[in-house]
Amino acid sequence: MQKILSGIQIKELDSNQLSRSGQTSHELMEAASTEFVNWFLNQELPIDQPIQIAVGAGNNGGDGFAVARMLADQSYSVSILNCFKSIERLSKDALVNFSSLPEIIQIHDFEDWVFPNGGILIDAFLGVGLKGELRTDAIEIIRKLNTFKGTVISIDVPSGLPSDEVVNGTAIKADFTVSFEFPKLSLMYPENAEFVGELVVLKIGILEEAYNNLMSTFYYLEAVDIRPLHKIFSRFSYKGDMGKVLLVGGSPGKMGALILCAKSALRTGSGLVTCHMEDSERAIIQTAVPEAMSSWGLIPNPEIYDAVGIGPGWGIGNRDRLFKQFLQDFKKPIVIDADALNLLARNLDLLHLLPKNSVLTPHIGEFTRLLGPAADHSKRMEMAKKFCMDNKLILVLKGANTVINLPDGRQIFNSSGTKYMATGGSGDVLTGMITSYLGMGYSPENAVLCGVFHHGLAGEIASKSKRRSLIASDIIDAIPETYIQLNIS
Ligand SMILES: NC(=O)C1=CN([C@@H]2O[C@H](COP(=O)(O)OP(=O)(O)OC[C@H]3O[C@@H](n4cnc5c(N)ncnc54)[C@H](O)[C@@H]3O)[C@@H](O)[C@H]2O)[C@@H](O)CC1
Ligand SMILES: Nc1ncnc2c1ncn2[C@@H]1O[C@H](COP(=O)(O)OP(=O)(O)O)[C@@H](O)[C@H]1O
Ligand SMILES: [K+]
Repeated sequence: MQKILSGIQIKELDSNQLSRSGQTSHELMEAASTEFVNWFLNQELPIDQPIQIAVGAGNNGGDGFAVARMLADQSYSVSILNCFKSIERLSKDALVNFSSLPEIIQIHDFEDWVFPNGGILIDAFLGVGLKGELRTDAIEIIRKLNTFKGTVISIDVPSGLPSDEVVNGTAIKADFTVSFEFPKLSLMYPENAEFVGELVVLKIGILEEAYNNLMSTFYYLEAVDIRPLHKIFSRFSYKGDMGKVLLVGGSPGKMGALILCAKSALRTGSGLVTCHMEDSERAIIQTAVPEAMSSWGLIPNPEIYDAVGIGPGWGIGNRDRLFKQFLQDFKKPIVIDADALNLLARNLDLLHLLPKNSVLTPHIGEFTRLLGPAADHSKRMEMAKKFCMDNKLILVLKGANTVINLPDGRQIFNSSGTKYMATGGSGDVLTGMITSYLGMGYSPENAVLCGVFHHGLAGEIASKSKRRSLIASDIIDAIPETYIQLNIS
């Protein structure tokens, strides 16, 4: 899985890469700029759009000069906005690329900047080399760049945004951030969303060995990581091999949550799904999900199930006793969502009853109820890490780039998903998927990694035709396509 390194570690990564690959630093910069330009050309933007490239003195600026040359070679109309004051300040490789600029590219000094009404601004002012608080001259430059009215594309990070922290002061407000090799930590924080815009991550050929001695507890989950985690079932597979799962939830007025959860578990691959709900509601499940079985009253023998998901639409009135009884009787890892999280939040003594490696799936509101408020997302992640390590649990902190917190302290950001999944019921679909993988005998860690990734991918697939019309059922309908795209039988 791709490690996410800090800004400081990136210097070391670069030098490891150069010593192991035999590349020069200029060749590495050329590789990054080429990947950026290939991505840019794939956007098929009209060739007559003016492109302005704001360029700083460091290697981020060096990328900007190289991109300017490459785009001019493709007949784009490119000009440079000088944010670097004097040529003496340019880094070694920035100077090489500055010297290779074709004459056709004009360079404008700060005082002469006049933005066209539209077009494209490529932001290559400051990258991961930013240190400490922004200097006042840099703040002035960023403020002026932020008055640009067209499309803004930041190289590596929006200038002014520290690589590993929540924004401090100001930064470029990008429409797209195209980051190299892995998303910098700051690009993952919701507080920074208005600066980052759409996130694109491009590989620039860093060797795996270059990461070897660089420690990090942060990772980025991508499609390539998923296939090896899946179990392969044989042609003799029986429905029992595909897992018997129990889903506990639903209440009058909230049966939809349980229906979505059950359909999602079935589509993910579960062999047998049983829904447990109040007696009065059972006809609803049997009509809406004929493939599922129903159970009501006490849960007589939970141990017959391979996995259990509990909470979607359950309500919290009169549930404490059943919940406690259930936690005492069921010894395998459980998926705890929605109202089961709320029950846990109001009685933290129940935590010690949770089987090791159980999975909690809170959104930020549920997280706050459970563990208290946090000053920002980075602090929230510290709380999540400690909670999982202390209690030997897995916590899936949902949102854009959902964070999977593991009991060993690793924190894994998901790369799949789309803003269009911010719609009622998408979380219930996720609970069904994770429970389904647990039921198929996946380890809790693999069940969560597969559940979270496939859920996001299904959302992306559904959003292609649905955009803001996407509803949770569309995510379920797209689950089969995720198996086709990832070539999983
Ligand atoms: N492995 C990678 O990911 C690669 C990264 N490259 C690029 O190199 C960049 C990093 O380059 P550098 O380390 O030279 O650093 P940057 O170019 O990101 O930053 C250095 C510049 O920032 C200015 N600066 C620093 N702190 C400041 C502050 N508080 N206020 C105002 N200005 C400040 C410095 O004066 C200097 O001009 C990456 O972001 C990326 O764009 C590529 O060129 C090559 C490969
Ligand atoms: N902006 C977003 N980008 C990516 N995924 C998102 C976004 N907003 C929500 N999601 C995903 O949708 C799901 C929403 O879950 P939740 O908040 O529990 O919704 P509900 O309670 O309505 O089911 C989570 O898996 C979350 O990661
Ligand atoms: K930048």
